[in-house]
Amino acid sequence: MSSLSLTPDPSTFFSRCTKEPSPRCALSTSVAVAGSRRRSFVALSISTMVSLHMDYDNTRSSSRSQAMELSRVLDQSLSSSKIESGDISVSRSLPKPLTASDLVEVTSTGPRFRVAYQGLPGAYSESAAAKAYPKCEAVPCEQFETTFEAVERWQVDRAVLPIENSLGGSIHRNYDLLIRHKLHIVGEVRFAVRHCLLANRGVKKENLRRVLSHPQALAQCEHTLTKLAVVKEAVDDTAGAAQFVSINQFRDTAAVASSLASKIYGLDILVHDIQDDSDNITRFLMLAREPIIPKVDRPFKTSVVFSLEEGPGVLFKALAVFAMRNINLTKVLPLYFLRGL
Ligand SMILES: O=C(O)C(=O)Cc1ccccc1
Repeated sequence: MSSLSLTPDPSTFFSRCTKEPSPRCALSTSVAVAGSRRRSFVALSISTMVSLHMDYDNTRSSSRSQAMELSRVLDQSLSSSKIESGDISVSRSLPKPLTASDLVEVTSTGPRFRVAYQGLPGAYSESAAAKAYPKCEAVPCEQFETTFEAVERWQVDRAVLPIENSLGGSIHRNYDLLIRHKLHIVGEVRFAVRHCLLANRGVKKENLRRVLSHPQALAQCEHTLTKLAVVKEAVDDTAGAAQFVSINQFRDTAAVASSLASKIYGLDILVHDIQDDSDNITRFLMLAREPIIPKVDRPFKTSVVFSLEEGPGVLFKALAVFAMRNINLTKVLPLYFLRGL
């Protein structure tokens, strides 16, 4: 863990994060603090900024120059699927999610900019990837870890990762992945998540005994699901829940997922907008192999993770470095889960 020295010159701080990127400085768009036996680690989001930039065109050429043939991975990861439900028949060529074993040493060379996300087609992360990089080819991955590895091994150009929700708060597991991997935050995108209750054709709300979804989605629909008096079961992603309900033709089980997932997996929408808060925003990070070098032409947000020796007022002193320079912190997150590092 690189620690932040309390230097009087804030430019030193920024240069450490941009010119000498380390895995711990990889959070190059927000600040974080967490703890080992004798140290505490903290994540902070510094905001002299409002928005983040998304300059994938610049780095694209460098990834291309080193790129090799990717068609083997594409062939492996594309599969055709047809799902039928009642008289609804949805046919779409769905990419098969990458697993860790697909991550052989090939690099991304395709004509399209490839963006990894966790989940199946129809997951919110897929929509966030499309919002972040409108013309991209979104590449589904089974696990969050696989999205990181796909970028690190040049199989894709970027990864998009949910990090924080307006209702559910920070997704700590994904902070952990940011710290363990060597990717850099190069942008962020906010996506309004609108959950639907999906079931097979003919199934009514009264028939439901069980609802499947991603834990965040279940948490965000707590009130509606409590009223339905169903058993909630967590699965890896919302679209995976929809696919599972469809494939098994369940009559007593629904999924919480997107309206897009209802179309892809041939499910009916029993209820629209079941999230407890109508303003349900999830913040996704855009991750790349190379950091952005902040300039002065527009606002930037910087994220840093650092550790502090245990002692009275250490966090106060660290935060004073920013306060004294009028640097706005948008978020301070103690990363207690890093104690074991
Ligand atoms: O499971 C999904 O579809 C995801 O992309 C993760 C997620 C779940 C709930 C809200 C936002 C993102």
